[in-house]
Amino acid sequence: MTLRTFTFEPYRLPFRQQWRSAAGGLDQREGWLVRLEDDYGGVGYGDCAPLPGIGTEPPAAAAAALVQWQQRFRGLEAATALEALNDAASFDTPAARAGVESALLDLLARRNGRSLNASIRGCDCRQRVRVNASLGSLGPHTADALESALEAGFQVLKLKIGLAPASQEIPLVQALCRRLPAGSTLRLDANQAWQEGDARSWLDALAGLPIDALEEPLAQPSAPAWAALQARAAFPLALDESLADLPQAALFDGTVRRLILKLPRLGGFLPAVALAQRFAAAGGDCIVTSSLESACGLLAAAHLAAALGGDLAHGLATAEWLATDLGAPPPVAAGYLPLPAGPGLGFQPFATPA
Ligand SMILES: O=C(O)CCC(=O)C1=CC=C[C@@H](O)[C@@H]1C(=O)O
Ligand SMILES: [Mg+2]
Repeated sequence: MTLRTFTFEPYRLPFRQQWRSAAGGLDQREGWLVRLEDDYGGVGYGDCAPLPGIGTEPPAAAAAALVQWQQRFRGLEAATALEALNDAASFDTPAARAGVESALLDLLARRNGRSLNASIRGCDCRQRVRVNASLGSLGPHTADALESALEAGFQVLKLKIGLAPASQEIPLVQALCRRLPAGSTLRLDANQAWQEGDARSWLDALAGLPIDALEEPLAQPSAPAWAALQARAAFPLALDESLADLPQAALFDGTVRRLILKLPRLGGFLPAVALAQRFAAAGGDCIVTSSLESACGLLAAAHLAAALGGDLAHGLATAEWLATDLGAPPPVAAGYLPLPAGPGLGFQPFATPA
């Protein structure tokens, strides 16, 4: 069974409202829907969703890589094509690699009648994964959004901070913490907003509060600065977009306690699983988050979270932010995202984008 067609359709999905973080604002998400078909009519889908701000290649480089894979895969068996992705150069364009790998894994898993995560060796294969609410950036409406998320059953609520001076934001965060019922926590993401002194002040102000974790506190992270900050906090500091800025050793010597996994940055499902297993063996924990991409990419991220097992909340409740989508996103209920029951990724494109 060889690959017969390889297409990639550009998409542009506007957000319902601007996605704001200390790294800037996003009004829409763009990428390509990769579709593979073999000569027996088997299909597979993947989302190529570059976003340089999260550590991927620029869109033009992703598009060029897709053209290359398209030529290279013609007439290849899917399993052989998957092996070709082991080429080190494929990681120069990780978002393209992630989209193509997803389409191949989807096609192969569907062929075997197995769910994508279940086709991974050593997988814990959860039927559902716990997710955090993505409340967006801290502002005057956050208290209402927090109440709605709690009513909907979320226990971990993620907020973007670092968009305004600490003197404004810290009292707001402290007030939100006072509204949280027992067992609920805030997950904060500063997206590299701070110098070391600002980060220290924040951690001191957060001491004793129900904080799940803090992502990306430092504008210029280094291993010693990260270790010193972590020593100040009872909760984990999480490494996300600055993954490439810290030496690899810091990942495996206990300096970093939590790692955020985003498929377009890591090059796809298989490299993400390998990294997560190594990181977990070194005592750290991993959270999978969406990259605010289409339902196709979100499903791939959900399968990754399911494959990792555990009961931490993952950042996958982002479909609501998009005004339109390429297919039905996985539903979220009572703070959980159930994995699609059928084989493969479980993605079915709408005939025309909704
Ligand atoms: O983790 C979540 O709940 C949602 C995903 C999310 O927060 C992000 C996705 C993409 C870009 C970023 O602004 C942001 C992040 O930094 O984690
Ligand atoms: Mg983050």
